[in-house]
Amino acid sequence: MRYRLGGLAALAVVAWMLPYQLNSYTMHVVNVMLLYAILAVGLGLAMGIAGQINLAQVAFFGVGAYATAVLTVKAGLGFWMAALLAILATAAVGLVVGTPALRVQSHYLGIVTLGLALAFTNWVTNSEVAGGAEGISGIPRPELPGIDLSNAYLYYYVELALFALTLGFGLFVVHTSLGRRMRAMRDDSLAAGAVGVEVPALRMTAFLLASVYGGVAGVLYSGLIGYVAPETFSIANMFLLLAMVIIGGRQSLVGCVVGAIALALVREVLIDYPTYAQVAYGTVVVLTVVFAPTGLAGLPRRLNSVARRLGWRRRPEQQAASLSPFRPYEPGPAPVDDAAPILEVRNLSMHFKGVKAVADVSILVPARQIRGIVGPNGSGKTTLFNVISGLYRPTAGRVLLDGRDVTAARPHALAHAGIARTFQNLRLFPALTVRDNVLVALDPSRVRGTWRYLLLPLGVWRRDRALRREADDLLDRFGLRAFADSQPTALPYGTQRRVEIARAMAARPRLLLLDEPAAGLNGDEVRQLCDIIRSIRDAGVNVVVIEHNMGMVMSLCDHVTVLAHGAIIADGPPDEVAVSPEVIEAYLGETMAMPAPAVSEAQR
Ligand SMILES: Nc1ncnc2c1ncn2[C@@H]1O[C@H](COP(=O)(O)OP(=O)(O)OP(=O)(O)O)[C@@H](O)[C@H]1O
Repeated sequence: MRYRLGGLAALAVVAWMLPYQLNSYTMHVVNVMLLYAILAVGLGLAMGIAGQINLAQVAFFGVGAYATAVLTVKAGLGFWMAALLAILATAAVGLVVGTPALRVQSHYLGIVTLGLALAFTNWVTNSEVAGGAEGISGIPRPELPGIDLSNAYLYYYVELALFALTLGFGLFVVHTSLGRRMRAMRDDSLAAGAVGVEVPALRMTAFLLASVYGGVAGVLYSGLIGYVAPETFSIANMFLLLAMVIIGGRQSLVGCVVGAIALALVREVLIDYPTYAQVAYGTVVVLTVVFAPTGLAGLPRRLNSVARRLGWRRRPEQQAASLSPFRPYEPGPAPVDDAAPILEVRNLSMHFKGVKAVADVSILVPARQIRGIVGPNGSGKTTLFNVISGLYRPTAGRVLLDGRDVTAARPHALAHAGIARTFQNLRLFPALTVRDNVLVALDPSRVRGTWRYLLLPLGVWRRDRALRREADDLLDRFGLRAFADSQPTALPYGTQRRVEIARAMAARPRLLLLDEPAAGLNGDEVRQLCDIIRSIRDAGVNVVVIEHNMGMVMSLCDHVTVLAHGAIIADGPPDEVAVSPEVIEAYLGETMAMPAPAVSEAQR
């Protein structure tokens, strides 16, 4: 931390002293470079952090620049008033561009945003109000009392201040709740939705943020150059911007800035060879994507790991972190009405074209119950979970939680209503640490509260620190504290399974759906898992568990529902179900048989 602050202070001094060393042409180049850096940070937020393909950044830039030009030159407004309106206009365009993000997936968004970028250049080239191919000249230089901003040296300081502000804000977003939710969405939007991240609205927010950065850069550009023309906002420049972000390292905002500065310099050197320049950018982008996907920002870490592999550097002394015992939850108060179902599934069917994955299934799960769902492969168990947790809209039937109809609600809405789940094939966020995985679920922030980032940043920061403490407490309970800063993919399989349950519990659910939680665990790990599930039930959370490990089902579950071909063939206490002729027949030919209960009723 101390080194970082020292480095930052040194950079600030260099940036402050820069004008003293440069001639006016070079100063102009630096000013343009800063504009690209602001644009790249905005693009990095949308693409690198939130994972949304955004080829409209150059159009946002253009809207900011043209709106300033039209409002000052044609409408006669003062520069700063025009600047404010221009940024608002760009934000409005950002919201419009982000609207498809409410419905379509990221790769289609690439096409939508590319269309917008092309449409923008087309429109300004042909529109009278935008000055056609000649553009608009005579944009007044902005004025500040006592400071002559027509001087490139002084303009630099205005740009530098805005660059520092926009980069600082971007870093603040990345390292707090909003950025964490965006990174989770980028890594696995389905799992993010299941822990309560409002994926569609968050996607839109990413576009809104990118557009505001584009607007700020556009305003500064028109103030700097005093003239706007369509070629500045061409698709070739969009690809240059994209190259900056990819080469610099799209998952790091500082990397985006480094990429912007590096490519702006290369662009200056190759200014007389535009064709070669395009080929060179393309080649370097391809090489970066293939050989250094984390870009220049990830280079030190890669070089370090290569040096370690070659034995040039010693590996840091690693403390062998180990899984600690789970600390049981305090038992919750007894349920008020034992008979009232927490979950009710009524005549539910889910068909995929000809396949009846779930056929007219009805289930009642009363309070304080561990319900087992078993059945041969392909009997519809996971599909049932996917419908309950909102991933699929059922063909027919209803799902009620605490008596409230929640059929086909969005996954994030169901997570907020109290349904949490784990996945058959672990879906942890791979690029987030274990602590951040838990934090995403623990965090009650909503997209509509994003205004706090502008008006109450200190409050956001404090709240984040409190959440971190809560996350560490939860990791402690699950015996995972030693892994808080590890990437989940680096952990043993059994530990990852436990992290996923901890993440689901972080969402404070009423109902926990566990999809094959014992898959891949050894005997000891299965026993620990059973203790964890019992403690969760005793704390007042209802658990529905899909499992193939019949020994575990028999000893753990209070009640078992057996599915075959999408329909219920048996339902009752484990020992009754185990001897049901329908169940024995359904399992004939399966590798597993239904063993007798391993523990007595008293142990449950
Ligand atoms: N998205 C989908 N599209 C088409 N068919 C699907 C889809 N999801 C599931 N199915 C089909 O629905 C049926 C039930 O699948 P499901 O995964 O729910 O079974 P399962 O009981 O969970 O199986 P397993 O124990 O192997 O996980 C299968 O025939 C499967 O091929």
